[in-house]
Amino acid sequence: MTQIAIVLHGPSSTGKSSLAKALQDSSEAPMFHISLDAFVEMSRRRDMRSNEELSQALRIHHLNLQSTLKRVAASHFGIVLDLVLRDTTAFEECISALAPRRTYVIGVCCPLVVLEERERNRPDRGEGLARSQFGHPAYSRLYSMRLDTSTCSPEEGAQRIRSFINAQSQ
Ligand SMILES: Nc1ncnc2c1ncn2[C@@H]1O[C@H](COP(=O)(O)OP(=O)(O)OP(=O)(O)O)[C@@H](O)[C@H]1O
Repeated sequence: MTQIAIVLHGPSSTGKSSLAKALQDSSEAPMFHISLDAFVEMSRRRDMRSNEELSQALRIHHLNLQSTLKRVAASHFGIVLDLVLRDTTAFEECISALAPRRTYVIGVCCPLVVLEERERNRPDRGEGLARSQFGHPAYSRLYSMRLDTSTCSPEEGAQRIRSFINAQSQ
């Protein structure tokens, strides 16, 4: 799958990373899985000495993400972008960085009770994160497609996304 970009958008623990890996596994051509998390991990929130310093670090992470998106978008590699972002401006900046690719934005969702169960089983996420993000207006945007991951495995979800994209491109 080349010259398109798939954006997975939704709250924590909805299964975006799992879907991204399943999309990579089932792709004929190599795909880059790009996530803001990979950039955010370059600095540590607890080291920041003021809100201003924290904002500055976050801005650097966003700019790094955008330049990476532009670089990969200019290549022949497939792209699956995994985003929790609730800030509309930052979200739109990411979509713009993917131009001129045809971009499919998939709303990844799940009932809160399932999210909280998944969160409890994760060592890498603090309890309450999914609840704090769940129902945010940013996740009510108009999507190319919505996927409820409580209804499918990551592999089935990846297959549904592929079928949707194939149907759109015919
Ligand atoms: N379709 C699914 N069915 C059952 N469990 C799932 C499914 N998708 C993901 N999970 C489980 O839910 C947890 C969170 O999944 P994942 O890391 O993919 O979510 P995420 O949306 O990328 O989270 P975050 O935004 O916090 O990085 C993992 O333990 C994963 O195994």
